[in-house]
Amino acid sequence: MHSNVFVGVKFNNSNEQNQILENDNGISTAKKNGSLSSSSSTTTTTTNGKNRLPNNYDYVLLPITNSRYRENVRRQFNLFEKESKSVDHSVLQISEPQLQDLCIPPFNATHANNSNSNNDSPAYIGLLSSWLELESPKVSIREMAFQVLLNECKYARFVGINKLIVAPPRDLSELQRYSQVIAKLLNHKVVSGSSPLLLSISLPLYEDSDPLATWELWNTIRKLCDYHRSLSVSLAVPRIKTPSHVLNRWLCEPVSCLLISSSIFATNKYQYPVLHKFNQNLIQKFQRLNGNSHANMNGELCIILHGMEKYSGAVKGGESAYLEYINYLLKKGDKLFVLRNNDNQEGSKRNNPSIVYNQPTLDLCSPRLMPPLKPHSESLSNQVYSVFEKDTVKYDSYHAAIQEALKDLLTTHRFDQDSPLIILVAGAGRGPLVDRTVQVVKNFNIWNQVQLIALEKNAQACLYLQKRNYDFWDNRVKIVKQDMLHWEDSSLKVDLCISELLGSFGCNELAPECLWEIEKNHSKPSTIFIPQSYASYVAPISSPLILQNLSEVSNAQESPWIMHNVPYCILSSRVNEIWSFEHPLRNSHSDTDFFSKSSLSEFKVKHRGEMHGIIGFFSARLYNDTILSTLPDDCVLDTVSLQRDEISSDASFQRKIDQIQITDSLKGAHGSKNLSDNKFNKSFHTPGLYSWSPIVFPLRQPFPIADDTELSVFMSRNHSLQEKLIWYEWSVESFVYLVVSGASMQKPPMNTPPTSTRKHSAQHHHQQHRPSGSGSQPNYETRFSELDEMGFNNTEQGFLPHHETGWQSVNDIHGLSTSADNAVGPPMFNLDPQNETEEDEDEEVHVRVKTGISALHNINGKSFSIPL
Ligand SMILES: C[S@@+](CC[C@H](N)C(=O)[O-])C[C@H]1O[C@@H](n2cnc3c(N)ncnc32)[C@H](O)[C@@H]1O
Repeated sequence: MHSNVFVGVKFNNSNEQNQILENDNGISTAKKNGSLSSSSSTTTTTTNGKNRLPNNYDYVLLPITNSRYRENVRRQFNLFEKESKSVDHSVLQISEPQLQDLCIPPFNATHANNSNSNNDSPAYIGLLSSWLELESPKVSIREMAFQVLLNECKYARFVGINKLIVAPPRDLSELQRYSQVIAKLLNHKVVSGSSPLLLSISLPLYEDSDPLATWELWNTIRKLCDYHRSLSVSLAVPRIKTPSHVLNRWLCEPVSCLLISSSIFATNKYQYPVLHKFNQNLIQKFQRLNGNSHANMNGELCIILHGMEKYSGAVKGGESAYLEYINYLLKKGDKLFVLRNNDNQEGSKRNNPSIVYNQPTLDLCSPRLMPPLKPHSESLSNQVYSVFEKDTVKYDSYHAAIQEALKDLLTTHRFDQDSPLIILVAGAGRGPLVDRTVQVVKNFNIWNQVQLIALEKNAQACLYLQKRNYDFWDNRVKIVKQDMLHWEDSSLKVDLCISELLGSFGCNELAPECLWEIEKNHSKPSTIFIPQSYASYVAPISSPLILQNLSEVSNAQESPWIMHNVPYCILSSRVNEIWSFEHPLRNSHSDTDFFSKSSLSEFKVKHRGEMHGIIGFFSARLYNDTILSTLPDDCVLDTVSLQRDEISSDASFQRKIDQIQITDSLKGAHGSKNLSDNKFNKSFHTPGLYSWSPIVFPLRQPFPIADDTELSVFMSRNHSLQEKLIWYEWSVESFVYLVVSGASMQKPPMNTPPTSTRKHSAQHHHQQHRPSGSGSQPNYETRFSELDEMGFNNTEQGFLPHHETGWQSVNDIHGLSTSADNAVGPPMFNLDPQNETEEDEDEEVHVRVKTGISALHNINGKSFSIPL
């Protein structure tokens, strides 16, 4: 099995100027990654002196036009400049390249795209002219640049080349002009017509002077180009190690090529060229994603080698040793995927990472965004049941939990008096949990003393239950075809209630509401619920592909989505738990409104970026130590109990935590994890569990984040009894800390009322106010003119001698005055900055400045809600 990664070479033809290259179709060499031909030649020279293309690569990178075209264009432009001095409104018209102006021949168009071709000769990636000044302040120079690029794109389209590399901007202070030309090109029908071309801007992956500088450059350009689908990036892999936060950032961007110079290779003890371990890992990580290009681009990634001719004498094996080495790495990566995918029962890894909006299908491999399932109000299809039933990890965990719970129940249950033991599978689907329960019960040898009920509202799924009852369960399972919200038989009290009503966010398939009905009508104090509890977690993420895809569908950014295999990057240092539900609900919730929740969760973001949504995970404690978790491996967790501790001491993020106490909702371990002393500070994903992909709550607008930002993420779960609906709402705020002197705190920023948790200085004005003077009432005009003369903006003159701050004024408006004659009692909210500690004027203070706020999304559930 191969990943969708190809190997290319930048063809170095010193005589390119006036030559068209020959593509040698006669030499037949199998070559797609991992299968290098025995022929190691990269280029050959024919008897007539023309260079042939290297034939053991998948792609050859070649300029579309040569220096002859450049000279032609220069001549045409000079002529235009001369003419335009004498003729009004002369029009610049750059002619299309002639045969001698081209580096890529027009005669073998069918081989130009390799991804779908079985042809053995390499396909092309085009290099657009790099001598152009896209950012020139002169309109005519930019127009010339645009026309040259357009002509090259037209030619590329004609010969079937669909990937074109664009030179980066020369002047970083002129990104708007550069991006304007690129955007114009992207939106021209030559590029964006049917089967669009992919333009890929080449940039360094990382520079140690400012690790995220090139990402920021890319982010600016693609933002100016409005996240165009046909824009991607080609990254030059650095010689030095890339910090993980930089690599993670790029891994969720549309990277179409990795440019690997021979200069980043070292030689091993046999003198063969090899890459450092960190660059091997880097390639492997990109290989796992197969390139994050867009649906229409097949999502392939091309590794382009270049500059080998410079070192070929210094390494063993010459130029072809580089290719052999890359093929070896890719083969190794392919093997890893096969192992991992077999582990996950995913079959082949994605070959086509397109993002679509389908309901879940059998295809577990390709990346997609799907609306969350609503199994409570919509019937799941047979296909969906059959996909989920293959998740043996999930059912093994349930099996373990049922076994433990039954063991405990059997120590207290007396069959003679209390008999029989009543077990309910609530939401039984086609019966996999009933199967596991029957197995455990039989193992305990209590099959005859148990009453097993399978409750399911989906009539079609009930057909399966009936058949299985007959075939496997001795017709002993009572099948109840009913919605558990309206299950009438209230005389029946169950000992064990087993359910799997969990969504990707835990509570989003209405487990709390459904299980509450069982608890209310069919439970007793000793009833055990599996799962016992489940918690929801969130983190801010960057995922340009989500933004790009959802922005094309109206209102899509107001709804949560299930993101399957879509690359994303968590921007914060932690993942926060925001709420949890425990069953029975009555024991664990003091509130009578069990179901509505809201949370303001704070995150520290160290490195600048762009946020596109809030990712959601869940963990469920099935029974005691048996846990299911969809959290990613190795994230630092901030649990609700910790956040509570933090708020009671200091809400800032400066604290250091050596070890995080696991909360009740997560106590215990699963699988191979050994969590000694009930303490851990890292999240883990239940190995092999694949039924759930993360949920994302997208943001309508991309949310820029500066270095060292604090993010405040608001999430709420809303349960409306009147409308019988449940929905989520979410929003984000960002803050940075500025260090300012006490003196400059005299005028705190408008949007930043000082908060009691932050160190700040509240300075007050103690100026003498001048009395009005004459004593007689001036007319209105005079009054206004006097105010102007007094320099209203510069000094605080002309006011009455009573001093009042803005916050006091607000207090006054709302009757929140604290004075003795206040008839309404003490203020409910402390809006008075004077209560804050005063600081010396010159002392440096930290001011928390709000830098961004998003809209509140999905207000009143108008875009997405779950019917009860
Ligand atoms: C996620 S599926 C799990 C099914 C099965 N337990 C399994 O593991 O394959 C949830 C099941 O609960 C059922 N369900 C959801 N809400 C229900 C309700 N209020 N009453 C009865 N069944 C319900 C759905 O029809 C669906 O079959």
